[in-house]
Amino acid sequence: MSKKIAVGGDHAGFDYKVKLIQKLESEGYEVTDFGPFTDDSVDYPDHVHPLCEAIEKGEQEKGILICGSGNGVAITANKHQGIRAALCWNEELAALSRQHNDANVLALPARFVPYHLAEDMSMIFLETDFEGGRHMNRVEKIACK
Ligand SMILES: O=C(CO)[C@H](O)[C@H](O)[C@H](O)COP(=O)(O)O
Repeated sequence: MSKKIAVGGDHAGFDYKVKLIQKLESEGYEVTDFGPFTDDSVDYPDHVHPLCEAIEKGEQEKGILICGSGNGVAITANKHQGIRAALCWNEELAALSRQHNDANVLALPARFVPYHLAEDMSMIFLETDFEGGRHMNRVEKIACK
């Protein structure tokens, strides 16, 4: 499993992103930060689209996107055919997003979960495998023709 990970979001997720990058690098991950790089107000699509394009081009395998509610980054990411972005707010949802949905992007709501939970969800997301089987048939039908 790749130890590369893309991280991004907006100003509302900035503080969590800084802490999470430190955690991921301490765990041996090669992190690519798609910004923002300050907590000045930004428009999340400006950071979400490049991260998703990198995944679609095969430059990255998975991404973690952090904004205030998680909805903005998830809605934006899921506009990309090659992206399966899951908005998660507890550990079980983070695991299921990988096990059942083969999610390649985790969307985190920084204004609605404590940082330790965001970190725990991120590690679960990165360390949980897709179960395949019956789920593969469903995942293959997600992309609109
Ligand atoms: O997309 C969002 C709302 O669903 C994100 O939570 C943004 O972080 C949020 O909209 C930012 O709000 P702000 O008032 O501009 O800080």
